[in-house]
Amino acid sequence: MPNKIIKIALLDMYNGEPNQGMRCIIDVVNRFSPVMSFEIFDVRVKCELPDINKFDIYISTGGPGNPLIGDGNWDVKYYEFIDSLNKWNNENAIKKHVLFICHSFQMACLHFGLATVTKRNDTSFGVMTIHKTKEGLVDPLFEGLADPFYAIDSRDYQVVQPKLSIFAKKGAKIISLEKIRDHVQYERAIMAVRFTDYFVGTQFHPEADPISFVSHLRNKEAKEKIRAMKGKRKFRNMLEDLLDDDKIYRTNETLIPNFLRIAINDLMKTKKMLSN
Ligand SMILES: NC(=O)CC[C@H](N)C(=O)O
Repeated sequence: MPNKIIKIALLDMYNGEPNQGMRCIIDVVNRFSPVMSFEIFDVRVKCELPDINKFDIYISTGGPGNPLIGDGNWDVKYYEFIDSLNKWNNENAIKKHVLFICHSFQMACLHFGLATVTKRNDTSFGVMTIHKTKEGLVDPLFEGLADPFYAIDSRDYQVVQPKLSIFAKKGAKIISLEKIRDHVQYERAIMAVRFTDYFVGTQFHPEADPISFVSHLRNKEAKEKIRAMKGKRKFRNMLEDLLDDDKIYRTNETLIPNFLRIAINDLMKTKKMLSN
């Protein structure tokens, strides 16, 4: 691997299952390729995790299944790894920046004891509106995104019942929530959390782009399933949302790039300070 300045580890949580996430994440990361390089680690199939000394930035992906259940091997190592990154940040000037997506986000919320994860009544899949909280309005991760903004959601589980005293104790913040559904009594799930200045996570998929979403729908079964779930009109509206510049395209072009830019700026600053 050429010796680029900043190294990213992609923690692949897809358990070997076909997915659009990895390709989308690689696509976004490649936009920064003059200054960074990446390597992929297969966490769930091969129990692979990176050497913490070799990587500056970590993106932990979505994945299938119940986030409460691992195999007692990869999940234990994964949680130990998260702890070692957190410990590193408490002890070192040059920080490790982590973005947790979907399945990883749910696992991180559980691990830090911030909330409960439960199974939803139905699958959430498609273009969703995401609402910033007061803290979210000023979080740099969302800079350049409207309120509400739009994102692709794809999940059966939800992060709910935040333990606000633990949030306060850890200095963590809920930065976005699900939309209010007037006709149903459900609690609004947590859609993004700032765990620390360097760890942040989203329940939705900020890496998703319209092309990969549409290509997923080329699978007839997937298409029929979601059409049946939403009804014809909502399905068509969703296809229209996908073409709108201000919706999924905007989130794809904004959120992970914000995360990477914030991380790169911080790393450049601290690395330079230490070399002076
Ligand atoms: N796309 C995902 O990462 C899904 C996360 C989790 N497996 C769920 O169903 O809620």
